[in-house]
Amino acid sequence: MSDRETAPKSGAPAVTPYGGNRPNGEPKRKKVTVTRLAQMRAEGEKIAVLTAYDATFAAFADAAGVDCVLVGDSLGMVCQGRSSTVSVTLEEMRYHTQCVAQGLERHASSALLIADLPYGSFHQSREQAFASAVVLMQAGAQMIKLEGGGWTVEIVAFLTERGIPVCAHLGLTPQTVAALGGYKVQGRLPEEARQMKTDALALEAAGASLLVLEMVPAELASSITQELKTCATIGIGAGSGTAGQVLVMHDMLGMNLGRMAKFVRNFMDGATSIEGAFAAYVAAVKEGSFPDDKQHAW
Ligand SMILES: Nc1nc(=O)c2c([nH]1)NC[C@@H]1CN(c3ccc(C(=O)N[C@@H](CCC(=O)O)C(=O)O)cc3)CN21
Ligand SMILES: CC(C)C(=O)C(=O)O
Ligand SMILES: [Mg+2]
Repeated sequence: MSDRETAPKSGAPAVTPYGGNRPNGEPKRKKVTVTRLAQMRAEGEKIAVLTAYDATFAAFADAAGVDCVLVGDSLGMVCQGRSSTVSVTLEEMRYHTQCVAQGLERHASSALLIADLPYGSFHQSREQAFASAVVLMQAGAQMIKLEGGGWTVEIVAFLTERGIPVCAHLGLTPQTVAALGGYKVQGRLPEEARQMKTDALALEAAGASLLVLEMVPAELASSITQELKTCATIGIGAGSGTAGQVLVMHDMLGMNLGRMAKFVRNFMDGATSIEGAFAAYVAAVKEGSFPDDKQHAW
């Protein structure tokens, strides 16, 4: 049995983040790297990603077996109480990235740390994007995520050529919610779907290691996943055919200040602790039972 499969079931004794000791003498998991993510994609092992914004939640997510922790600019909504992510600054992202990196460092972690480039921090030029990415890398990020289609391809190439692993993000891109007219499903029309596929292939060719697909019809997300050769897709509201899944941590713990999106499952249902809920999420992603039809109506 792999160490992944020994992750505590919901309600199992608490993991012990700080100190790095694993319960029941479990071996420490290997670090998740870009190479490991590529291997998981090739072998069909699902990639489980959760957001975190502080040290303690990041360490507990890691201890529960999450492959990547994402410091999302969703922190503007869940931490700052705003109605969009547009106001989040690079300095705020740097601060939370540092908090999460510190939590992972204290807890002999294995999860790969991804951080979002916020709105306005990469839009002016490749040089601006690189300088912003360096701020987050120096705060402890191991991969940088940025939203956008074809126009970001040259930025992705510029960053990856300089040694910064990149996660791209297509479909619903929350930073452009004003232009999209709301948090809506993307890629429904045939020409939108074609464009998304073209963008995905160009982003992979530019060196993107991961690609978040948000609020995309399941069939389109599956088809993009299969057409990509090296880049692993991470879905949110994109069905079960992607190489991995991501959720905002607060959502999967049943906490949301607004209306919960349809693609969320509350993993506190049936769990007796937060670490139990994280472990249940990891198990459900790995075995392919999350998401199911309840979470996906498009
Ligand atoms: N707490 C939280 N969870 C998220 O998943 C999340 C954030 N914040 N902030 C940044 C973006 C914004 N996201 C959102 C926000 C709202 C919907 C939403 O209301 N979805 C509706 C569908 C609406 C439609 O199809 O017209 C739903 O019922 O799922 C979806 C994604 C995803 N991201
Ligand atoms: C929802 C994920 C993909 C994200 O970008 C965020 O949390 O900011
Ligand atoms: Mg984001």
